[in-house]
Amino acid sequence: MSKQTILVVGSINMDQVVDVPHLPAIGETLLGADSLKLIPGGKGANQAVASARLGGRVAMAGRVGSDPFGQQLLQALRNDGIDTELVAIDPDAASGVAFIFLVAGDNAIVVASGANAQVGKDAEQYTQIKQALQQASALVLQMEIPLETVCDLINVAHQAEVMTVLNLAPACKLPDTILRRLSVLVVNESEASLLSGQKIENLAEAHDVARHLHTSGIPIVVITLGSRGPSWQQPISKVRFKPSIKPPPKYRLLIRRLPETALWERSQ
Ligand SMILES: OC[C@H]1O[C@H](O)[C@H](O)[C@@H]1O
Repeated sequence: MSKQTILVVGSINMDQVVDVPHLPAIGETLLGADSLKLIPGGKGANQAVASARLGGRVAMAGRVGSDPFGQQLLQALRNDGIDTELVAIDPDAASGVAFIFLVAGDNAIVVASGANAQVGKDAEQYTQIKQALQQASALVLQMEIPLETVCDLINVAHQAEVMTVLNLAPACKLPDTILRRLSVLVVNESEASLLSGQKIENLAEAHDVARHLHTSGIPIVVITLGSRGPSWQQPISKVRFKPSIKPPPKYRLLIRRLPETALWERSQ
């Protein structure tokens, strides 16, 4: 692995997507769209594909099952030029699957983690991942693999002085000592609320929360506004990519390329 490689350690899922008129209630059988769409996904694989499509050299580390989904997911990553040497085929667990209900542009997701829940638990594969990390230019993580693996990798990257980007999704509370070791934290409004304990109902409150997280020691905090962006009082385009402080050179390209970035702060 070269020094220029972005190492993504995370989930790889086959997304099973269906359009529905509303979310089903307990006990309800709901007729959705006629056909199911199968789309390679998983928050980790999505990060890897996005990084590769933005021009990065990317290696993915994770686990898939020995089922047909596993092969399709590996092929999808390779089709985007992603190095899959560190994706193991789990002999015992099924490939991760996400059930995604689309309701008028919004979605509700249920994930069956399968092999993703074993990332970090196979000693041989985990040693290889940590060796690769020593050589990487950046580590990219999310929360669809075991929490202890995420925390351990953040510590290893910190020691190796490798920049770490964490998308805290699905949201959970992380110890401050771990948060302070991140280079970039990416959250949506509800994740930011959970983490900070502060409500976010408008852009000013989002700025406050970003500042609060930043002053607690995270160099860059990005709060994405997603599809709700245009409904904020200030149009997203006015705040997008418009930092209040000049970013350090090593972050500049990253910031420019982040889609739907609402706001960010950096260390003085
Ligand atoms: O954020 C969307 C992703 O989350 C879930 O993990 C799905 O697999 C989907 O690809």
